[in-house]
Amino acid sequence: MLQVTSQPSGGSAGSGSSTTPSQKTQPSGPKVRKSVSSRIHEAVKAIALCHNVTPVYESLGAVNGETESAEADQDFSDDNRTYQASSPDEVALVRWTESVGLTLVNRDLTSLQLKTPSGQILSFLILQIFPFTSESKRMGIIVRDESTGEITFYMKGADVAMASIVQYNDWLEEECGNMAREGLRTLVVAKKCLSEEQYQDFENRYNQAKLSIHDRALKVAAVVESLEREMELLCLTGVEDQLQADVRPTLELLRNAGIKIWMLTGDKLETATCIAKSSHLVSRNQDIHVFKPVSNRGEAHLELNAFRRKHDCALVISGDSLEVCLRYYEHELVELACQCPAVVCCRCSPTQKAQIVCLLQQHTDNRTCAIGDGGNDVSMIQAADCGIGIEGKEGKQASLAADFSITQFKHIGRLLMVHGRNSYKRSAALGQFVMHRGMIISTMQAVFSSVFFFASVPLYQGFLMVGYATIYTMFPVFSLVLDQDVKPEMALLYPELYKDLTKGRSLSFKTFLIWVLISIYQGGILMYGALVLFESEFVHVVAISFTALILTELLMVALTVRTWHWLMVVAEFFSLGCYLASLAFLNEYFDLSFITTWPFLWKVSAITLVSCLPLYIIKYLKRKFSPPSYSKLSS
Ligand SMILES: Nc1ncnc2c1ncn2[C@@H]1O[C@H](COP(=O)(O)OP(=O)(O)OP(=O)(O)O)[C@@H](O)[C@H]1O
Ligand SMILES: [Mg+2]
Repeated sequence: MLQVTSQPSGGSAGSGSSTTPSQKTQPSGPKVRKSVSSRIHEAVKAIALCHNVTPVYESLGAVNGETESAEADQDFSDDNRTYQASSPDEVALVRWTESVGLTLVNRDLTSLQLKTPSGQILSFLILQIFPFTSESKRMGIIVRDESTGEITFYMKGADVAMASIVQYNDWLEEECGNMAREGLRTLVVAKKCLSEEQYQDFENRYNQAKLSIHDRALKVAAVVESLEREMELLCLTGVEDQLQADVRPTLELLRNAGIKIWMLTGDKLETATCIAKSSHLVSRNQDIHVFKPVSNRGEAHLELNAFRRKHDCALVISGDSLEVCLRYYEHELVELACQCPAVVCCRCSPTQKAQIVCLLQQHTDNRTCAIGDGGNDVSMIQAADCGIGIEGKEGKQASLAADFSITQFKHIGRLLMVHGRNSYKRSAALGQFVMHRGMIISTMQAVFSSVFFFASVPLYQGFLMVGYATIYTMFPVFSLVLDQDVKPEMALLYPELYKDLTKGRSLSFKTFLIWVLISIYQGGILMYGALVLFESEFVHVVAISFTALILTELLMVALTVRTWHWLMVVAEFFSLGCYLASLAFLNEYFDLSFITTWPFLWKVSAITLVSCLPLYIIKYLKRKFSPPSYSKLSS
């Protein structure tokens, strides 16, 4: 939620001599007061005009086709009006002007209408509009008052962008800092009255620049800049950017899960610091190192050294200083920053946000996840290994560009701790199992061939191969994606479980080698067992080894599963059922009279037991003597 908490304060601070009003004689009193009130009036009007907000009316009369006539009558009822804009700050400001009496009632491409408390409609023609960009950090609009014909250029933007544009004053920087330290997002509003000739001259140059073939953007910017000089400072606005629900516990959770959090924002340094504190990204008693603004190599070197001397200290750095440091001391800065408990980068442009993400990927082995809610976060979301977009007040741009889209920041906890964790563990288990399934049958073929002097005789032919890869083993193996080692509530309660994953123990060279060894052992046992135990006919070898192979696969799945899901049980029995049923049709490969005898049964059982039992025993011993962390929780 956004809320305008502070209001234009140009009045008192602007009239610097107001501290000693009584020294002057009485007559000047009313004059000053009048100018203050008109100044406030001007400021409110500027806020109500300089934005990109469109009021939208729930069309009550639409059913009767009366909308157009209603608009023609200028009947803008207050009840069903909502404001639409890409920036929630602007909506908050327009709501505020409504609350003090000046209501934005209508807007289209070329005009704007405001309603005064007395019900009078003020109409303005939009002559030009210069939209907000993250680079320029400001927006402007030129309007003509239809009743008086006055042309005014209004502009609002970040203090850094506006400071050099507005006329000299002694309060802007200080007031701005004060507001920002309270965590408010500040905007500076200014205006400039233009005469008809001035405007015509500007328009001609502007249109010419827009038509130029080379360097159009530069020329257009230069023409607009020519207008942005010596503007009259009207007021400073502060909008509170309230945190979403449960941001603090979520950040805490992520930190406990071993995730390092960096905050990249376009906001002012003071605002960003305040928000970092209020969200507990930086704890109250933690030291904060504010990186002083640097502009050259020497300064950057000094500042980096000053920072190096501090330990366990959060870093706050502005985009400009960051850029200078990265130019000369890229590696050092990343290394130092990675050791910090928290990093806040303020006044970052969208490209800088993406650049920081790429830097982390280049300089560390860590994975990056970028979370954002606005259009200015899109590039970093796309640069990160995993992009998460929050769909909300700033529109859908971030969420459309992201890999995952959520509606609330707090959902990140569950997304990572539960779904992320499960998905990693399951992919690891599934990947290794699929590998095991192929490897075991290859080992059997290899053993078989080598025993028979490398004759090129396939062990299993035709449907046996197809069946093995599909209906006989597919369902249990893939049902492993339903496996879960701890309950979701547990995973959320103990973020340390997630931290465990970062060691990458579920899928590493070690686990891969273990599975290779298991495959070789089991393939070997199955084949040698069948060869040792077979009697007169070769077809029996195929029948015994193949049946034992299918049983081994099913048992291995059962051995791997940590929590049984009913679908897993179904998958196991379904596969077994399919195999038993298909035996009736497999007389091409099997001797059906043999597989219904006792010798067949005990041989298959014996071989399966030898291939699986040792693994069960090892697993049991391992659980007993060095249980994994999750098993301590589930007991
Ligand atoms: N609609 C606007 N009109 C004029 N100035 C704006 C507008 N929106 C933002 N600004 C100014 O431009 C600055 C940069 O805006 P930007 O959108 O890049 O980042 P942000 O919204 O402040 O932060 P975040 O990265 O957290 O979304 C803001 O801090 C603000 O001072
Ligand atoms: Mg923003």
